[in-house]
Amino acid sequence: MKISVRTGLPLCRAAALPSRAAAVRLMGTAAHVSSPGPSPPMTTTTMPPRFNVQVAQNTRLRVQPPSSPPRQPATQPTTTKPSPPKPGPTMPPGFKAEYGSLPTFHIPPRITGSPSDLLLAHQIISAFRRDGIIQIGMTPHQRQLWADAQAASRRFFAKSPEEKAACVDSQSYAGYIASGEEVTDGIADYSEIFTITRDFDLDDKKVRAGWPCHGRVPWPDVEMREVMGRYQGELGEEGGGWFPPRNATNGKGKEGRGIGSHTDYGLLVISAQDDVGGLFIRRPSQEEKFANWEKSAAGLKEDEDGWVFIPPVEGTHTVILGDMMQYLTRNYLTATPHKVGLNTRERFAFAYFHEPSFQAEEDEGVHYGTHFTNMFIRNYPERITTKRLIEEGRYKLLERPELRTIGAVPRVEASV
Ligand SMILES: O=C(O)CCC(=O)C(=O)O
Ligand SMILES: [Fe+2]
Repeated sequence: MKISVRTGLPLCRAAALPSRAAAVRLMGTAAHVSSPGPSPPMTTTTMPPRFNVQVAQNTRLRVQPPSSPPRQPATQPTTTKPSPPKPGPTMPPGFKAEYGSLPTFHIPPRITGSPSDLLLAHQIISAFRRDGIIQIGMTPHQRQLWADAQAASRRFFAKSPEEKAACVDSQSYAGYIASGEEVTDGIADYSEIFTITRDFDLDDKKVRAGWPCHGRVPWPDVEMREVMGRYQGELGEEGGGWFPPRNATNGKGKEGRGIGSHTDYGLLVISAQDDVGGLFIRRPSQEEKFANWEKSAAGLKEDEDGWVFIPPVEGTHTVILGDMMQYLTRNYLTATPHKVGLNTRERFAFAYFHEPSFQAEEDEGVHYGTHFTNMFIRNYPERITTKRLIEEGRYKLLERPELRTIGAVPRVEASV
């Protein structure tokens, strides 16, 4: 199975680029995850505008630097023990949550469908059903990519407000999102974000036809484009974010809140965070039923009990599930509600979104481009992109057959 990737989050939805490699591996894993039962779906072909990486493209880029330690034998699916929970200081103040402790999975460099791969896939599926999140070890090369991306992200977020504000595009949702601009469940978030989506030329025919969410990436400078570009062959697109310390916000949002409770829209989200800490998730629960593509799950249980703090573990990515994974597996795997709290220090994080094609449509079901567009309109109601989309009547293009050309991905009755 192939999966299209979207890069969703802002390239700078924080500052860290997830390493592409991780995504690559993950894609392999994802493919597997589906294989144990009826095969899960996702055909890809054309990627959605903002997500556009295919497994094959990523695979070619796997290169281990000479300093790499020996690889894990592919025959041995491995997890390492839960990392010992660090003492509480990384949890933002003022939040009530359990302190999470996750095992770290090590994904083999090649996924071939061997018995050990299937075992690993089952272990990962079980972990998602139990915890709603998994942790995956980075390779040394991925650590380097992450360090480079972090550095680029810090440089970008240190620019003047004017310079950052210039990085917007009226046709894509790529670029800078100021603190207080993103809205979750009607309340402003304090995060600053840079989103990277697929970078379309203005003379691309989809852009000229006015397809929603299709446009340029408004790069701040050549250097940023170059650093992020190095990832593009490997990971796809992604986003990074910056979160101010809780005592240094601009007063536009809710105290201590970096991003309100929400689920992400696609299949998988691969994230990397620095050592500050801020991410909280909810485990899958029979009692908490939601379907974000039908009715907004934003704000879900934000102030209630039941949150798990995910402490940063150096050298790892975390992976959570998105709306379309829940939709396609008919709730066997559910989208992971999560939120970000502001800590006593500024925090940088990256998220990479692995998503269906913009043009993917389930028979009489969800059209991904429409879900995607709806989510951006909801989260960025005041952005120039939203205003232009509405004023120019672009939304109704989503109905057209040429925006729905990626065949139905059958939903899976899971039987793993
Ligand atoms: O900062 C994080 O760890 C997660 C960010 C997030 O949830 C998002 O960008 O959608
Ligand atoms: Fe998210």
